[in-house]
Amino acid sequence: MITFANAKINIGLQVLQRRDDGYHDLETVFYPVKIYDVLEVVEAKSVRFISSGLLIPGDCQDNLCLKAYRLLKTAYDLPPVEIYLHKTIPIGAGLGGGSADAAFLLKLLNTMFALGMGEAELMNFARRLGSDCAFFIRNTPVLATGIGDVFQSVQLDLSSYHIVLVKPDVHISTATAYGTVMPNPTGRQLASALSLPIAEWHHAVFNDFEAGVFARHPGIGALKDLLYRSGAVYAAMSGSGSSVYGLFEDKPVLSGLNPAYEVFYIDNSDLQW
Ligand SMILES: C[C@@](CO)(OP(=O)(O)O)[C@H](O)COP(=O)(O)OP(=O)(O)OC[C@H]1O[C@@H](n2ccc(N)nc2=O)[C@H](O)[C@@H]1O
Ligand SMILES: Nc1ncnc2c1ncn2[C@@H]1O[C@H](COP(=O)(O)OP(=O)(O)O)[C@@H](O)[C@H]1O
Repeated sequence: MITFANAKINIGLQVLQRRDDGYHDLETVFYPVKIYDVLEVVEAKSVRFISSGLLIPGDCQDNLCLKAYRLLKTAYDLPPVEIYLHKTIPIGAGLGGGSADAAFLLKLLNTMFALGMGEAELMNFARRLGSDCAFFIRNTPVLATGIGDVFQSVQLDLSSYHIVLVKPDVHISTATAYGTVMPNPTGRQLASALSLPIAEWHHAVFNDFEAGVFARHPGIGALKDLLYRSGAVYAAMSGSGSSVYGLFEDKPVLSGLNPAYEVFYIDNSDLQW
């Protein structure tokens, strides 16, 4: 069975406070975008994980796909499987690719082996694999709170915008980004800021990771400026970085872009939920 795991972008991200367990409470909007990894699972004699496409750092035995399979196997009698992952979603880019793979694999195994899990149970497994993993179970735009795993639906439709996403040649570790961010417990009222016209988000919708990341990687801040100069109505870094997206009314021509950067012109207009 095959499934396609999509990425997300964050629209606004406020880090409110560091908790006793070391994690941070936050407020952000997760918005699905059409950049996909391909996942295939087939029954086999023994469990194997095989990946192609982008090289995934770390030991493949630690891949979130295998973690998702093993976690589910603690509760359900799953046969051995081979998991094939074709990796396209940029890694260490704030696009949630690893979490997306894990969540879509849980959904695939649920369907393939008729496990009968509902959304709530799938989300509970997903939460144990990554803070933003549960979002990909329902995969609809949400305002997320808690550690990124408590959701409220939002009426946000960006289908009329061209979303241009640029991935600099920088890998950012989420844990390192959280280690250097300055929490602000009062927040900045993300939900009400998002109700403003998008042309006003520039002054109202902020990603708290940007300051620290732009200080360490000035090229990423310069990239956001370039997107605005190219006509973006709104531009921001996604999550803990390093990718930066712009919302455009017309498809832009980006000039002066570092050739080492990867550009995605995303047609999100027909994304259904
Ligand atoms: C920052 C965000 C914003 O959407 O995404 P990315 O930019 O990485 O995609 C998420 O909070 C990333 O979620 P996720 O990638 O699932 O993080 P996890 O694997 O659970 O945690 C990685 C590390 O990040 C830190 N962490 C994560 C989430 C959170 N709310 N507080 C934290 O402090 C912890 O140090 C943890 O060890
Ligand atoms: N299926 C997977 N895809 C990508 N990264 C994975 C996967 N499984 C485990 N990882 C590990 O998770 C790290 C963060 O990956 P990713 O989800 O792309 O980052 P981000 O948190 O920026 O969205 C990678 O560096 C890699 O070591």
